[in-house]
Amino acid sequence: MTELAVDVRGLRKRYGDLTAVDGLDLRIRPGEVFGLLGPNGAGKSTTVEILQGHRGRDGGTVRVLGADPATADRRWRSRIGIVWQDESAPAELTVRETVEHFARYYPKPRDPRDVISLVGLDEKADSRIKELSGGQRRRLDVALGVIGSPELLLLDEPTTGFDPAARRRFWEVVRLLAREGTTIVLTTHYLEEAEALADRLAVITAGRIVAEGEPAALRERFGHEATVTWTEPDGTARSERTATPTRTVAGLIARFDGEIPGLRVGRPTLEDVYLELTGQGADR
Ligand SMILES: Nc1ncnc2c1ncn2[C@@H]1O[C@H](COP(=O)(O)OP(=O)(O)OP(=O)(O)O)[C@@H](O)[C@H]1O
Repeated sequence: MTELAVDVRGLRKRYGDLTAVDGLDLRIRPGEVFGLLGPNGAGKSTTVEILQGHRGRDGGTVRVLGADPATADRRWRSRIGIVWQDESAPAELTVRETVEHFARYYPKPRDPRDVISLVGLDEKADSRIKELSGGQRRRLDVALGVIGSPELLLLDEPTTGFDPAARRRFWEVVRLLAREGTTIVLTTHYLEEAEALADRLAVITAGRIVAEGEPAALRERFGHEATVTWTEPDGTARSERTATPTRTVAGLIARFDGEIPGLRVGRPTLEDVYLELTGQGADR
């Protein structure tokens, strides 16, 4: 059996009295794109930082590419791609200089020109970093995350601050890397992003996984009920949540003479499922 790219069991992390990660299990296969979804403060960044080896843990076992990130060496580090959220790149250097500079840290870097193109920064290659917009800056961060041809790419909210076109473009980058066999773990607040990219995803709240699976399977498993809405003859809008919408509609047909005003039958979106799982759903 191939070794898992990420194998986390019973992970725990506390900050003082606050339990940020509360017994988390994650098994991610090589080549998978795995999404971690959850509301603010769920423990996503903490988990990713532990996988990167940048944060300690209070309990559990963690194996990333076969090593414990807490004690892994430099060689292990060169196999992991990280997209930093801070402003660590030197502001006076140009995009090209920065990418070339980072390429030298890795044994098997990609061609800096290809990487600059990949993230759509060709036109800004000779601009200084301090002259970039927020979204362009973020694309440079992504470029620095992939320059070393990582086997595993860890992305914490990679598209925050991207305009819609840049987000689509970034999705293409992720898909391309995935096709090349890179394992990718990404956290995101965007359901559509998780659905567009992830082979599997885990929904996490309060440091625990509340659901895990393929996006379509999650929708199927947790969102099997449909919502039937219609308008009563007196003008009142009605809505019923049911696992048997056909029966509900049949009942309405029997009750109404002719067309049922305002009839609509809807299946929950992944967003509905997510909001419900994370306790943010509106009562319906
Ligand atoms: N360095 C820290 N010291 C103390 N508490 C922290 C620290 N980092 C995170 N926390 C707390 O741990 C919890 C989990 O935070 P974390 O950043 O992992 O969540 P997240 O799911 O990434 O949230 P977001 O979506 O807002 O980025 C939060 O309640 C947060 O306030």
